[in-house]
Amino acid sequence: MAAEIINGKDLAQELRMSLKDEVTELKQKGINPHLTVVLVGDNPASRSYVKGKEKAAAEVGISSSVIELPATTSEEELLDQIHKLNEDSVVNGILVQLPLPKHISEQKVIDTINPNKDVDGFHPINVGKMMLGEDTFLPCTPYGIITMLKSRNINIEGKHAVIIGRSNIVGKPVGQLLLNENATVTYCHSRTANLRELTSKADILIVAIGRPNAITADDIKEGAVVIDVGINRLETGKLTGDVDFNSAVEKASYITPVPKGVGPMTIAMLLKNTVKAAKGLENR
Ligand SMILES: NC(=O)C1=CN([C@@H]2O[C@H](COP(=O)(O)OP(=O)(O)OC[C@H]3O[C@@H](n4cnc5c(N)ncnc54)[C@H](OP(=O)(O)O)[C@@H]3O)[C@@H](O)[C@H]2O)C=CC1
Ligand SMILES: Nc1nc(=O)c2c([nH]1)NC[C@@H]1CN(c3ccc(C(=O)N[C@@H](CCC(=O)O)C(=O)O)cc3)C=[N+]21
Repeated sequence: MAAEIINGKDLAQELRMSLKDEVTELKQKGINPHLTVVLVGDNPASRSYVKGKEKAAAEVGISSSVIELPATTSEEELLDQIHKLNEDSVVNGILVQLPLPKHISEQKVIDTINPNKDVDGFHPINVGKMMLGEDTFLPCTPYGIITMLKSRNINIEGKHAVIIGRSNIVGKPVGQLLLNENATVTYCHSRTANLRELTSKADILIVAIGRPNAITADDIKEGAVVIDVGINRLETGKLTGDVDFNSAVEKASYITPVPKGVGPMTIAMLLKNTVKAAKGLENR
């Protein structure tokens, strides 16, 4: 039987509607959530994501601004800009769009963001808190994935989750969040021997590689839950994931499509984190 498709676009829309109500209430208390996105250079993909983020923020009543800096911006100039945003009381959330130009250290930039405004959840303090299971900003893509699983009441506890990819923004944190939910977690990457042997044991398979159709029905177990994080722009201009959807959909129990899967959920969770950041001020 074909898998149930988890539509991230629809789920993200529902989340935005409930966030909108929450933002309306906050505004009545004089709290106006604001997100600032910093974009360095003119990568067309980055520009398109940033547009998506602005549109989604506007829809829920979150004001946003985009600071566009030329590709030639020095690391020092970027760090100065971040210090300014850290001190600006209007700004609740700061997102520095990645990747950054090669001459800028991404880690140095992330380390400079005030952890209380780090709506990406990338700051070492927030990564540490996530690891300890403490309340913090969860990284948006992993948080979106967990939310998708929970939306279908998919049981995580005791399940074998296999993650392909070990980046700091997707692979590592999604494994940690699944571990926090009592899954048994296996991480795979480019040096993994016998990848198929591992993926075919997965109850929950998370694919975050960045290569179109890298995973097919032959790699997955009958009835597996398959989450496709990949975003690949083909020469035709079409977007596609890392999973061969047409074959995998016949074997999986649940599957996420690309587009309309994890991507829109990432943005919804960013908005959720921005509201959380704004609410934090209430308690000070
Ligand atoms: N939907 C969304 O919201 C988001 C989507 N993405 C997309 O997800 C994908 C992954 O992103 P990101 O984590 O940043 O990517 P990275 O390029 O940082 O990481 C890719 C990972 O895949 C591993 N890998 C590469 N080739 C293979 C292979 N043949 N077999 C097994 N593992 C392999 C790499 O291993 P190694 O570490 O050994 O090099 C690495 O760990 C991209 O398509 C990206 O566009 C990213 C962020 C958000
Ligand atoms: N600091 C930082 N934080 C990020 O969260 C971050 C980042 N940098 N750099 C790049 C990646 C990638 N990413 C996506 C977000 C939304 C979609 C998305 O909404 N995709 C739509 C399609 C949009 C389209 O058609 O172009 C979909 O999958 O349906 C995709 C990818 C966030 N990232």
